[in-house]
Amino acid sequence: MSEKPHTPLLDAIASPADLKDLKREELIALADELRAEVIDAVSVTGGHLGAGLGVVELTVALHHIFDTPDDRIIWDVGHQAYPHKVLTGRRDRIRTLRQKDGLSGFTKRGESEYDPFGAGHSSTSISAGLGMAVGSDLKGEKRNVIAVIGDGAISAGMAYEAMNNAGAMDARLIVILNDNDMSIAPPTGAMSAYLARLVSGPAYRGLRDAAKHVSQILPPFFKDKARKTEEYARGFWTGGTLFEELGFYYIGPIDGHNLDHLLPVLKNVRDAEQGPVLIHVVTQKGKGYGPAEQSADKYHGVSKFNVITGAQAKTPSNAPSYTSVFAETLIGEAERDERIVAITAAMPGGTGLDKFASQFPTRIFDVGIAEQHAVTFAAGMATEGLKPFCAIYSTFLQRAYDQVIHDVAIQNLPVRFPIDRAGYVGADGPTHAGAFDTAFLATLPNMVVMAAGDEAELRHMVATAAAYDESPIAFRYPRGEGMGVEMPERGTPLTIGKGRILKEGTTIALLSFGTRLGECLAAAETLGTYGFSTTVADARFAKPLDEELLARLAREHAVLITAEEGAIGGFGSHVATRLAQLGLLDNGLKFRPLVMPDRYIDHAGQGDMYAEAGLDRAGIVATALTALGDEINAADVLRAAGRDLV
Ligand SMILES: Cc1ncc(C[n+]2csc(CCOP(=O)(O)OP(=O)(O)O)c2C)c(N)n1
Ligand SMILES: CC(=O)[C@@H](O)[C@H](O)COP(=O)(O)O
Ligand SMILES: [Mg+2]
Repeated sequence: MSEKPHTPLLDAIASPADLKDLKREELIALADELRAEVIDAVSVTGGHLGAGLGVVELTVALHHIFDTPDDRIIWDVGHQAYPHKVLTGRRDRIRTLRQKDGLSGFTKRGESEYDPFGAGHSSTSISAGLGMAVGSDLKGEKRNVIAVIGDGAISAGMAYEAMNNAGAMDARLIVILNDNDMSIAPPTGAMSAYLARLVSGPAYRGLRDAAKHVSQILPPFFKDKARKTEEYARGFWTGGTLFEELGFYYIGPIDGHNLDHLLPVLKNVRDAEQGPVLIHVVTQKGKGYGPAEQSADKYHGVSKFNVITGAQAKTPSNAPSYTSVFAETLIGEAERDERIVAITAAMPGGTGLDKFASQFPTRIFDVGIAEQHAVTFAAGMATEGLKPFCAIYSTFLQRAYDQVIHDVAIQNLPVRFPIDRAGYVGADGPTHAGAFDTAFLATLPNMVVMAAGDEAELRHMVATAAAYDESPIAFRYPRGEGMGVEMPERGTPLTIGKGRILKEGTTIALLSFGTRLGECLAAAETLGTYGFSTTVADARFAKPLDEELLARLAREHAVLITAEEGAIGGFGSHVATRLAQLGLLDNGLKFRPLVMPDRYIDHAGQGDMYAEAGLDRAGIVATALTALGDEINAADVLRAAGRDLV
């Protein structure tokens, strides 16, 4: 354990108002203390480390110069907002970050008036900021709106849609482009290369040494359009042409760790009367903490760690992660089939495709944070006879729904969708929960939708997707490790639309879609102790449904319970509809679909979230007992799990 950092200045900050009168030297010292506090807090909680460390000085400068919460600061993604949380009255809870009932790991409106916009997904800040700026304007309220967006997040189309709009409206909006030359992994794309060119230009180096010059030059620079044009024509500001063409005043690049540079620029921008401004700030991800500086990708998101050594806590694992099973299996399939290619939207590590990239560097495509493009790009590849695996987390695939429908499904193109992080993900909370993909995919004609019951099943599903060329096909699997089942050497393609029975019984049928399978098996055991014989089946497919299996389960049992890691509208809803259509509900079957509840469950451990949703062993047992009229035992089961019967 490290010693708690010594933070006399920070101790005196209850809110940003307390920063206003601090002198330059004090602000510099405060930034050091703030950095130490963030490192210490994250070492205890785990979470996003590198991004926050990179914006410590920027955070201090923003809260010193601007009048928050009346002025609005919007942190894109929100994963870099821990220093902001410390300065905005949440320091006393900072060691609860991402823990059950603790602070969110992102900005969240309900948490603080200093969080004017919630986030978790990237590239929303400029749009939201523009909306706020226009809203304030219409109300006749004068305030500054500042959107802080990273070089990774600015690769997404949404950011350009917003700039395009803001530039044309000449809206009063300040965009701070926080350029640390990193996404989670190294950034890709022409925009990233453009930013690198701006940063490496000679004027950046000149500007670093001439902060005073900045403060002298800014007011006339803004007031005098003729001068602006002249400076621009001479390339005084090193370029930024792209942003200028979009209607922004471009300022920079400036050193985002140097308060002597940040403070005068921010002050001048605050005091100037002008349309949209983009301040290009250069920072280092992980700044001030050696291990994070050296390994920005590994310290983007961390588990608890030892501050002295940087060593991250590892939980002993009994089984491979679903992500690694997906990646290894895909590599095996790709060795045998050269038409297989893989696509990631800036998540090579998270999806496991970094391993695929090492093996097949010419067959992997990291398109940046651009899920919409990723899907249509994959569709284009499919038209050429390739077998694209477009691997996007469930939550981020939400961004690309029209592309899935319009570009893939309607044209019946065989794009493969490996969908990681299906179900609750734990500490990242509701913005990252994979709740809706089954519902939004299984409703689409042409789409095949599978969910892996365990890691061996995932292997078979990768093989199925590789072999299946008739239509788009998706397979979902959760965050975390598998169940420790025996793994087949290689996957065997499954029969499309066929489930399997794992345990035969007579009274209750549990039909699982996805990795609730383990809980169903455990629940069957408990139900046995109450004298109920239980069948456990793995549906494998939400679409097409295994109607034969459905009919059998419905006819031969008194109770049928479906369980899935998804919201209403998904597997259970399809089963209900089909049962009704086939008349299988007409003979007294007690059908109980277990789905995620109709609310967003706050961040907590994955297991806690499933328990809260009633999607665990106790929840399944209680549902079955209640259906059979045994509410007393149902209540007992839930009470033993610390919950009430609902
Ligand atoms: C729509 C969406 N896709 C992917 C992600 C996953 N993600 C979170 S942070 C991040 C990298 C962001 O890079 P950047 O904006 O440069 O911020 P930095 O972490 O470098 O400060 C990615 C890809 C996300 N949050 N939202
Ligand atoms: C902020 C963000 O969106 C990512 O960093 C995300 O937290 C990664 O999640 P995993 O850890 O599940 O890859
Ligand atoms: Mg970045």
